[in-house]
Formats: sequence, structure tokens, C-alpha cells
Amino acid sequence: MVKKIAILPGDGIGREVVEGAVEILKTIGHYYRHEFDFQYGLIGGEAIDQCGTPLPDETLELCKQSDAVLLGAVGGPKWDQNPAHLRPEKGLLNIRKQLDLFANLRPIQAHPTLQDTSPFKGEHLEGVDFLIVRELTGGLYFGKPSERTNQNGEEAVVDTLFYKRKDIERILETAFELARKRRKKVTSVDKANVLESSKLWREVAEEVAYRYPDVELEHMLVDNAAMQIIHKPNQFDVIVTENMFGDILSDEAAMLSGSLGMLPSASLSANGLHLYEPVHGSAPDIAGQGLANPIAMILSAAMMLRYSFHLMEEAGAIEKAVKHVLESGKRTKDLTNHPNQYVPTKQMIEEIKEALADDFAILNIMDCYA
Ligand SMILES: NC(=O)C1=CN([C@@H]2O[C@H](COP(=O)(O)OP(=O)(O)OC[C@H]3O[C@@H](n4cnc5c(N)ncnc54)[C@H](O)[C@@H]3O)[C@@H](O)[C@H]2O)C=CC1
Ligand SMILES: CC(C)CC(=O)C(=O)O
Ligand SMILES: [Mg+2]
Repeated sequence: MVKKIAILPGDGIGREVVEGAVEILKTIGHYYRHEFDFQYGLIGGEAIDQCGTPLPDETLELCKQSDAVLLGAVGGPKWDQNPAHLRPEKGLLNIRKQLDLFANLRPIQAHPTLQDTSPFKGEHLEGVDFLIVRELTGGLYFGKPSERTNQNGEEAVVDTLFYKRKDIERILETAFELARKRRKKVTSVDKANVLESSKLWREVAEEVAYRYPDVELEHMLVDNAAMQIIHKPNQFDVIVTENMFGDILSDEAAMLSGSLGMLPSASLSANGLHLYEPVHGSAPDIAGQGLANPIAMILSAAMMLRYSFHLMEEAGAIEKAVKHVLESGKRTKDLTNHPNQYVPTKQMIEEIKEALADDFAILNIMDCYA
């Protein structure tokens, strides 16, 4: 059956890396005989320029008519001074809310071959393989009021951290379910020594943990968590946390894998329509120069094959091809300290396509002799 995929490239390097993911999916479709139907939609700054809104109705409709969504990244200096409702990031937040993408899964894996650009070396990276489960449709990024105001004639601002109990419960349940399939440990990260929202978060975590006696629960304050991710990263299995804490901790954790350009993510809903996006943003500082690392986006496409289409072998083939290319020494600029020894974005995509082709040829030969 044809699988309909909505492609939302967005802004900056979003366009460059999305094209990589589409190329890789076409290659997978060719070798494994799947039909993917790619339909493109506007989001972010480009949508503001063409339609006057960061999330046009047509884009939302396209997503709803699709089996999965791939998104590049949004934002850029061109729109930085726009009013809040005309910021590219509003389109991203809005699509997450509209599609109820409450669970953002951000896997963190150390790559021992990528130590050039990582501040971490050798033993420190051994066994580093954890999953950040970030709540994605509540918390500070969605709180109302969020506005400029004044207090007794003085300029003031307010942002609101709001959660309903059931929203906290469903993200914690997701984390426990995922931990059950991994090493059975959940670290719930909060700021319960200060925030009321975190106190409720902790209570709910305890209640949910009671239903998962096979999974260990620990609580950790977010400031300590930020330090522990650097200090002893292999202590973690599943980290579950509020929207903004998860946003910040995952960019920090990216350096364990060598670069922000390595981290994929899956944004899951309860209704089966999921969105896949790299953890990074539109990187205006390198956009249009062929310097973007497409791997985070390509690994996000692999997550799509696994979570939306249950194509485990195909997802594994992409991950293996990426690993193979990195082991062969090919690097985009963010992954090397050698000024002239890197490949441009397009070549990295070609290398991964070739690795897929080689792997497929070997599989076919093995089939012939089986
Ligand atoms: N999901 C999204 O669409 C996100 C959008 N943004 C937006 O992106 C714009 C830029 O934000 P920044 O804070 O600069 O974050 P960013 O994630 O775009 O870039 C941070 C740094 O990492 C580098 N980088 C990021 N992805 C890379 C890749 N694939 N390959 C090589 N290097 C990479 C960039 O060159 C930059 O030096 C802003 O408008 C921001 O709001 C930021 C984060 C997420
Ligand atoms: C608009 C921001 C919340 C995007 C971001 O930084 C992210 O989702 O990681
Ligand atoms: Mg972020």
C-alpha cells in the first residue's frame, strides 16, 4: 500500500536536510519495494512569506491526510522581529498542538568514532545510550498568559507553566512503557524544590511507577540532571521531563554524540499520526553553504519507518548505513576539527545512499546462497 508522507522542509538548513531524508527514503523504497508518496507543504518563515501565516490550513490538512509527517526546521533572522503570531516558531508549536504530538522521543547515543568534536573521550562515552522523553504540547511554551504587561506602571512580562494532571500522566506512562522495552529505569527530571508544577509531576510519577513495579523510578532536579548528563552519562536509560527542560537538556546531551546534527527525534500522538524532525533548528549561520549535517534528519526518517510503518529492517538498514559511513571516516564539517577534510551535505547523502546499496547487494547475495 502507498504510504503518504507530508514533507515540511521549513527554513534554513531544514530544506537541505529534508531533501537528504527524501533521497534516502526513495532509495529504501527502491530496494525494499515500498511506494512512498511525498507531498510538500509550507511551514515557518517560508509560509509567512507566501501565505501570511506560519501554519497555513492547507499544511495542517495535508498532514491530517497523510500517514506520517517529516519536518526540517523553522526560523531565521529574517523573521526575528515579527510579532509573536507571525514568528516561524509559532507554526512549529501550533502543528505540535494541533496534531496532539505530546511525546517527543530524543535518543542519545555516543558514537565512539566521533570523538573529534566531542568534549568527551574514550571510556566516558562507553555505554551511553539513553532516551529523553520530552513533553511537547504543554508547559512553558504553551502557557497563557504569555505576554508583556505592566505592574504599577513598570514594564513587566509573564509566562505561565501550566499542566493538567492527565497530561503529566500520559507522558509519564509513555516513558515507563518505553523503559520497559529498554533497561527498565526512568529518571523523572523536575524542579520540585521550587515549582508547584514539578511537585504535581513528582506525585504523578510516583503513582504511575506503582503500576510498573518492574521499572525503577528516580527523581532528579533539573540543575543536577544537567550536570549528571556531563558527569556520568551512562547512568541514564529513560529521562522524562517537562517541555522546556527537555528542550534544553537534549541540546546539551547532543554533544555526547559529537554534534547537534546527529540527533533525530519522533513526536508521537495517541492517534497514530506522528511527526519526525531533527532536534536542531534552521542553523542560519551555515544555511545554503552545504555545511549542514543531514544525519539527524535521515535518522528521523528511520524513526518514521520504525514507529509509523513498523518497517524495522528498513529502519535498521538506514542506521547501519549511517554507522558504516561514519566508520569509513566521512565527516560533515560539524564532525571534524580538520579544516579541509569534510564532505558537503549532498556528498554525505550520496555516501549514505551508496552504503545502503552495498548493504542491500550483500543481503541479496546471502539470500541467493541461503
Ligand atoms: N525544530 C525547529 O525548527 C527549531 C528551530 N529553531 C530555530 O532555528 C533558528 C536558529 O536557532 P539556533 O539557536 O541557532 O539553533 P540551531 O539548532 O539552528 O543551531 C545551533 C548551532 O548548531 C549548528 N547546527 C545545528 N544543526 C546542525 C546541522 N544539522 N549540521 C551542522 N551544524 C548544525 C548551527 O550551525 C549552530 O551553530 C532560530 O530561529 C530558532 O528559533 C531552533 C531549534 C529548533
Ligand atoms: C520552537 C522551539 C521550541 C523549537 C525547539 O527548540 C525544539 O523543539 O527543540
Ligand atoms: Mg530545541
